[in-house]
Amino acid sequence: MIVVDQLTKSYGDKVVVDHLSFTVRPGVVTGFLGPNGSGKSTTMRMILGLDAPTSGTVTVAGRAYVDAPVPMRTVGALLDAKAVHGGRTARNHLLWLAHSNGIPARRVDEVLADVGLKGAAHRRAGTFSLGMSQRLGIAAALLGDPEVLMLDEPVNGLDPEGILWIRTLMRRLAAEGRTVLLSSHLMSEMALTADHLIVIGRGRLIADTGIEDFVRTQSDSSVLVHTAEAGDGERLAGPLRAAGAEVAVEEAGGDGDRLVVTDLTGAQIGRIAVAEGIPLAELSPRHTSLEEAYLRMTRDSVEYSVHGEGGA
Ligand SMILES: Nc1ncnc2c1ncn2[C@@H]1O[C@H](COP(=O)(O)OP(=O)(O)OP(=O)(O)O)[C@@H](O)[C@H]1O
Repeated sequence: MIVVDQLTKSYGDKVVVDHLSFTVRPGVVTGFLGPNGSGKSTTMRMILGLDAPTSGTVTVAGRAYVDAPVPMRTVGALLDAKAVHGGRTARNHLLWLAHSNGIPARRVDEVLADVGLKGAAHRRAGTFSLGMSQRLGIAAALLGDPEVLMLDEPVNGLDPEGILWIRTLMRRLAAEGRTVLLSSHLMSEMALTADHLIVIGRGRLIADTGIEDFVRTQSDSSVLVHTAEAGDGERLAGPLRAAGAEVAVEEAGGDGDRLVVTDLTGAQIGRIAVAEGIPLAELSPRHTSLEEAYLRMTRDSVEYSVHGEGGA
C-alpha cells in the first residue's frame, strides 16, 4: 500500500504538487493519470524518497521508503528506462543491482526469463531498443520480488505487442496481491489496464475513482439528429423537449438542421419524428469516449494548452 498524505512540492514559488492525498491499494492496478507537467513524476520521486517533499508525508508498506531495510524488496520502480550503464550487458547490470541489494544472483536469471530477455542477457544494454530497455527496467524493478511496483510511463513508445505484454504482466502482479502504480498521460493506455484511477492536474487531485465508476459518471451519451429539410429543427425540438430531452439545435443551412439530443434514445426520437411527420436524414447515437471524458476533466489543468487557455 502507498499512502500519500497532503504531499506538496514547490520549486521556488511554483507549486508543482499541491496538497495531494491518495492511497494506492494492493491487488489492483492503479493508473496515475495527468497531462504533461501535472506532477506525476515529481510525486513518484517523492514516494521513492528521491525528492524531499516541501510538506506532507508518504509511506510505502507502512513506512517511509528511505527507512526500508532493503528498499528493492519493498518497492520496485522504473522511472527512466534509459538510465542504465550502456556498456554493461543486461545480465551484468542486474547482477550488479542484485549484489548491491543483497539479492541472490539466481534471481537475475528468473527476472530475465520473466521479462523475455533471456536470449539478450549477454548483449550490452546500450544496444537495446526502447522496448527492450523497458523490459530490462522492469526486470530490475522485479528483482527484489517487491510488494509494491511503481512504473513511470511504462508503455511510452512501445509497439502494440509491448503494450499488451506490460498490461498482462501488471495484471498478473496485481492478482498476486501486489500494489501496482502506473503513470501515463494517456487515458487510452490506462483504460484497458487499470482497475482504479488517480487523476491529477497542476499537482492537485482531480479524481480518485474505480474505472467502472469513471466510465459511468464521465462518459455520457447523446444522439445526433439531422432533419432532411431545413427549418424542421425547431419544429422537432419542441416535442422532444416536451418528452424530457435536452436539445441543442444548429441550423445547417440548405441541408436540413442538426440537433444534439440527450436524455432520449434514438428509438424514442425516431418515433416522435414519425408522429410529427418530420423526415430525418440521420439519427446516430454518440458515446463520449473515456479519452474525451478525461480530456474534458483535465482541460483546465493542461500546462501548455494549444489554445493558450491553460498557461502556466
Ligand atoms: N527540478 C525541478 N526544478 C524546477 N521545476 C521542476 C523540477 N522538476 C519538475 N519541475 C516542474 O514540475 C512540474 C511537474 O513536472 P513532472 O515531471 O512531475 O510532471 P509529469 O506529470 O510527470 O509530466 P510528464 O507527463 O511530462 O512526465 C513541471 O512544470 C516541471 O517543469
